[in-house]
Amino acid sequence: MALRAALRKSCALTGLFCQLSSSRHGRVCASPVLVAQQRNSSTAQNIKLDFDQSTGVAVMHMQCPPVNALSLEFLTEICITVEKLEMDKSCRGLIITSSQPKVFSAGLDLLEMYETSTEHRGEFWRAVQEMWLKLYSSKLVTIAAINGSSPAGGCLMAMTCDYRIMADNPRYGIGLNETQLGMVAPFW
Ligand SMILES: CCCCC/C=C\CCCC/C=C/C(=O)SCCNC(=O)CCNC(=O)[C@H](O)C(C)(C)COP(=O)(O)OP(=O)(O)OC[C@H]1O[C@@H](n2cnc3c(N)ncnc32)[C@H](O)[C@@H]1OP(=O)(O)O
Repeated sequence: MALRAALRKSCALTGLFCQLSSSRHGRVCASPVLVAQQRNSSTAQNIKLDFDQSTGVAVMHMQCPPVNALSLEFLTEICITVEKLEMDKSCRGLIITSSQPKVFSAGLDLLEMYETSTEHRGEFWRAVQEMWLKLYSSKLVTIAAINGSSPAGGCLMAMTCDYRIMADNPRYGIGLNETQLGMVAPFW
């Protein structure tokens, strides 16, 4: 299968990332109302958000099993979370990391593009664009704490952050590999 033939990487979390997910931070739940209504999405459940008001730093843990594939629903949740943080004047910075073992994000959810309607794919690609534009243009200081493999759309997500820190493990891969799947990113 194409998925299995693509990148296969593995490794463990570093102390840094364990620190990032420390439970001492107060938890904030993102409300998915606005975009969810526009896109008919369900409630945010693939993101755990820790926001430490004393530092103004939020940590977004992606927990969309098994590999944080960026589906329409998950992209929507990410956008809503960033929007909500931007509206909070006490929030200055955002760290994005993964709760899934060995993988930061497997990139775009390939099932969103397989035997789906043209209309659905249009909505999906608009959500992709919205995600990276939102991160790239965010007024928050954004950091991708890359604690696992991060191919294609995962790499895109990391690239649109202001800073990237990647766990030092040779089994982790990152890069724009989507052309290996015969995929050319559309014009924005
Ligand atoms: C700032 C400038 C902007 C300019 C724009 C420039 C470029 C934009 C590029 C945007 C285009 C992006 C396209 C994509 O992202 S296409 C997706 C590409 N992704 C991949 O090729 C990754 C494929 N997956 C893997 O390599 C591996 O799964 C792994 C992530 C390394 C994890 O490996 P491992 O831990 O061994 O897990 P498995 O391979 O066993 O996978 C577990 C289950 O997850 C399913 N899976 C994996 N990846 C995806 C995916 N992308 N979408 C949907 N599902 C995925 C896999 O099938 C397994 O499912 P199963 O257990 O049911 O079999």
